[in-house]
Amino acid sequence: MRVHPSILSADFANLERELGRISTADAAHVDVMDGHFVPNLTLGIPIVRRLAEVSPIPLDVHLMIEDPDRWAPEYVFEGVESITFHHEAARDSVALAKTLRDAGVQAAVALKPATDTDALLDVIAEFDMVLVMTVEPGFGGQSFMPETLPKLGRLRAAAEAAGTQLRLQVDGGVDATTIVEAHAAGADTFVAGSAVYGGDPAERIAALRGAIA
Ligand SMILES: O=C(CO)[C@@H](O)[C@H](O)COP(=O)(O)O
Repeated sequence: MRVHPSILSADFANLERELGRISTADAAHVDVMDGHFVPNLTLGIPIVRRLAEVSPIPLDVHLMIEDPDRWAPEYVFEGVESITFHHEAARDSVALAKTLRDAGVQAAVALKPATDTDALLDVIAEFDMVLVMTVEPGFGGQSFMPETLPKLGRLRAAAEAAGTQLRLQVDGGVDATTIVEAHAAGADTFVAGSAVYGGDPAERIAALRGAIA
């Protein structure tokens, strides 16, 4: 299992220091929001480039943007481990995933709570990871939506049938309680913002790991 703290809940005036506080995590989750795909605006290409240079752990970049087919390849930097784009926003998710893989990063596709898995099941081998959003994307601190969890089983079954390795990530409202539900439903990669930065990050990361050990 992997824990990816979301720096959306960090101090944006001190991001290098905030990355240092989560150095025991597996990757740092970086939420890129464009004010169009979601009603919030965060950061973009030049800041992600610098974060990748200074981060002690790899970056997991989550693009909540329109036209990811155009913009996602611009986020490929050394230190960026994976790039996640939204299936709802992409013109061609399979083609974009291939472009990202060819560029040397893991390709991941995200599903909003109301988006079903149907379109992905037959092409699951084209992705390294699927992100099942457990809140409406846009803001930290929302409540976990357990009704999204059955998607994880369908995705896992499709990956097994295709004989491919697939990471299943959940994001939104993940804490030491809800992580147990998400893990039982099949998730292996957990994004947590307020649950990590709401206390001592190293202790909170250890508590999340301990909850499902
Ligand atoms: O992508 C998002 C929100 O759209 C997340 O990554 C949040 O940052 C998660 O925050 P918490 O729900 O864990 O506080």
